[in-house]
Amino acid sequence: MTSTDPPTFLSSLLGRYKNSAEQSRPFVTLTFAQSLDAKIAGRGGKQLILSGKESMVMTHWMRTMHDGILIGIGTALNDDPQLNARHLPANDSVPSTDGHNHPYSLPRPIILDTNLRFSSHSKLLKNYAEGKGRRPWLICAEPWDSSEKKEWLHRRTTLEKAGARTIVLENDHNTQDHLPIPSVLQTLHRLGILSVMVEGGAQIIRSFLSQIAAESTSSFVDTMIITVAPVFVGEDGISYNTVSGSASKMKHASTAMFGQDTVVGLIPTESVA
Ligand SMILES: NC(=O)C1=CN([C@@H]2O[C@H](COP(=O)(O)OP(=O)(O)OC[C@H]3O[C@@H](n4cnc5c(N)ncnc54)[C@H](O)[C@@H]3O)[C@@H](O)[C@H]2O)C=CC1
Ligand SMILES: Nc1nc(O)c(N)c(N[C@@H]2O[C@H](COP(=O)(O)O)[C@@H](O)[C@H]2O)n1
Repeated sequence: MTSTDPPTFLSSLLGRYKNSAEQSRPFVTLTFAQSLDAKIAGRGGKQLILSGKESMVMTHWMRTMHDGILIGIGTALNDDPQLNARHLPANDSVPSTDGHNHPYSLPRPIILDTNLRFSSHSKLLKNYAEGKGRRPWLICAEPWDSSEKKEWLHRRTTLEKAGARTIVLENDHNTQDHLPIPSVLQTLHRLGILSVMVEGGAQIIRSFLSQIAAESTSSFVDTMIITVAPVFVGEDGISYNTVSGSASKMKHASTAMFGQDTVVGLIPTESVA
């Protein structure tokens, strides 16, 4: 193995992703970094860099191994992320595989943004405009209250002019502003996303854990990859909170150390290890 290959830890776990064209949803990897006390952010949602250098590089490899990378609008507004692979080693000998000016295959940024709150000044849109990243997709739903429609349409036009693609889903208004995960995944699959890395934040992680808990088997998450950094954040930090019923649906597959971080891989309980 050379430094221009993904870590074996990832290729062993994600090498199972084949033939998603034969199913109705993409392969799903749920992944995030947490502290020893299970926090993913600091007080008031302050972004924390929990991953050390080595595990951050691992995460960037993981990004190149998926068609899409999905986050919630809370993370998009709070962190203004780039969701690219800039921590990977420069490798001029590897040509770009997707027509952009970089040597690695970048995932499509996908934001669950029910009410179209995304910023037209985001780094994701700037990178896209400069040919340094893929066009971000915003998954949204029309407002239930017709008095909000005009303003929503205005935001939609502004974001599309800034370069975003908006994808409108039917909304289930009993679940506040949460888009239904099964139809999000079906829609992505129909649009050619055959594998998706779900990176957070707290509400998104919880929605996927709830989805796991609701099914008789884990039919919505194929792999969980959790980076555990050896630090305590304290009780002010933000947690995703575990969802009862989800734990028994996933089992340990492998663990690896990246620098000082422990990275744990889980697969559905019914999978063959
Ligand atoms: N340590 C880590 O690996 C990561 C940490 N974070 C942290 O997480 C925090 C952001 O988390 P949150 O505020 O919870 O925002 P979030 O990123 O989970 O987004 C939640 C929003 O997404 C929208 N949404 C649409 N459909 C949804 C669904 N089915 N389920 C849940 N949300 C849905 C809703 O508008 C909701 O308010 C930030 O502090 C960020 O730094 C975020 C990603 C990774
Ligand atoms: N792997 C990982 N480790 C951490 O310590 C983190 N805080 C995160 N956060 C996620 O990465 C996004 C930032 O991405 P860019 O550096 O801008 O590419 C952030 O929004 C979270 O999704 N991840």
